[in-house]
Amino acid sequence: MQVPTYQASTTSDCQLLAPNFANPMQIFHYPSQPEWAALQQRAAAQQAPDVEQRVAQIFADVRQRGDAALLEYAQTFDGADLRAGLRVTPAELEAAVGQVPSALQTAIRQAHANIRRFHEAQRPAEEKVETMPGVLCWRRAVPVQRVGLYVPGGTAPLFSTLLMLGVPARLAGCPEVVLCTPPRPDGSVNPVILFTAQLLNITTIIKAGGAQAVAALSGGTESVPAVDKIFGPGNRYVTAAKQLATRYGVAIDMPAGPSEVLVIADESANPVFVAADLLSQAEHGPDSQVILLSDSLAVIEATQAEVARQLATLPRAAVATRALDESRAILLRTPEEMLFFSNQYAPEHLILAVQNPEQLAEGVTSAGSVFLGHLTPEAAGDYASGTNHTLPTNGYARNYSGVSLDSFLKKITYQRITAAGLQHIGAIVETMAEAEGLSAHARAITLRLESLAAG
Ligand SMILES: NC(=O)c1ccc[n+]([C@@H]2O[C@H](COP(=O)([O-])OP(=O)(O)OC[C@H]3O[C@@H](n4cnc5c(N)ncnc54)[C@H](O)[C@@H]3O)[C@@H](O)[C@H]2O)c1
Ligand SMILES: N[C@H](CO)Cc1c[nH]c[nH+]1
Ligand SMILES: [Zn+2]
Repeated sequence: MQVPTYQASTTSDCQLLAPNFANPMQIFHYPSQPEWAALQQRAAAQQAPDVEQRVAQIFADVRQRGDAALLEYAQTFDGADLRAGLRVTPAELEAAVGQVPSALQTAIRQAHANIRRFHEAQRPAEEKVETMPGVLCWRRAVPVQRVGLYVPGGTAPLFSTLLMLGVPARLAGCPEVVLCTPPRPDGSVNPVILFTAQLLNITTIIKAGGAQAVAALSGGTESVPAVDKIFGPGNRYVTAAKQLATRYGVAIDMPAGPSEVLVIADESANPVFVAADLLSQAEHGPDSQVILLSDSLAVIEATQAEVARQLATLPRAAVATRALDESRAILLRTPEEMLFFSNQYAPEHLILAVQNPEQLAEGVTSAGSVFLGHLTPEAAGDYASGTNHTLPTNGYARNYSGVSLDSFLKKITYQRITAAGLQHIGAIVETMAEAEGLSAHARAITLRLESLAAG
């Protein structure tokens, strides 16, 4: 399928039904294109201006006061007294294994194997290219030397995120890996995170979360080693802090903030599955965003009823309901129109719950990760299918990819030119350098050619 150049109608018969518990999502009927921009806005909380200000204060404080600031923020935000130490001790690490049920250990090991397999296949080939006779160019992939992995733990201990970051870091061969994750109120780190760290042979583990963890990784403190690149998702404080870190010469993977999913559902979709997929992202946090697009009002209404039904028994219903407040179900006219809307919105996850998902998938130009068909829930990619779940949010899928093996590698280019090669390429460089008015460049060639001529 060609990338659609669809133009939506500019006239509207858009209606908004007010949400209530029975109708947890707002439903919009055939919005006109001028109305789309408002429907494509992310949750208001994500744009809150005070977040950047607060994060800048925390950042400056940690960079100035180091560990002392980290201890205070752990007390304030996580309710943890870490005066005994910010680092996880070898004894804490060792004790963790015994606290993880064996069925969970087996599941994590299988997920680890799948993620490893998918990421191993991403290893770039090293190919030497002779661009002209005697002019040899090649690229070598070198691991980023010091990497910081952020594993969220504010409302859920995302040990799956550690797999998503640790596996490619290890495959890339990064020599120094530092893990930061928020402590629990008793000052410990969730044992499943520690078990997963052991599986990945990660031993530098810092009990720090939020913007303060990112600030510490960006410049180092007494207990936290500084790193070259910071990876990992997080809430809006973590995401804003990562963006701030780039001002201090530290690279980041991408802005990977509050989770999002957009589902395109046609009349073949199962509303029970669609509702479950929408709720699986809504339960991440109050500022998560879920969007349903359908060309079938019946599917939208049945999904709406299903969301309400499933919400009633969801342990994190309070969180999910807040996310649903800013979520939308939108009735559009055709598959092309839905795809066009989705490409503009650029969701972190895109589920194609349609009859012919392969065909629609070919037209996707902006999305972090795409899930095809009725039996491919996004939850599979979140945990275990093999793809990475650290993905761009907030529209950044327009210009960023998710985490991959590549994220942990730098490519250094090399070249070697023989005498014959210099004779082939010399005049070209001399001509171009003189035309740019850079005679020293030309001379670097000329002097060598003269030396070769003199034997
Ligand atoms: N995009 C992705 O790839 C992806 C993947 C997994 C998870 N996520 C998202 O990660 C997020 C995890 O969020 P979380 O909150 O559970 O954990 P988190 O670890 O990201 O954040 C917890 C920390 O936030 C800080 N914090 C909380 N309130 C604060 C405040 N008022 N001021 C300053 N700092 C504050 C605290 O330091 C706390 O330790 C969710 O939004 C989830 O959707 C995204
Ligand atoms: N859906 C999240 C990415 O937005 C990843 C995740 C971790 N655990 C469960 N889900
Ligand atoms: Zn998820």
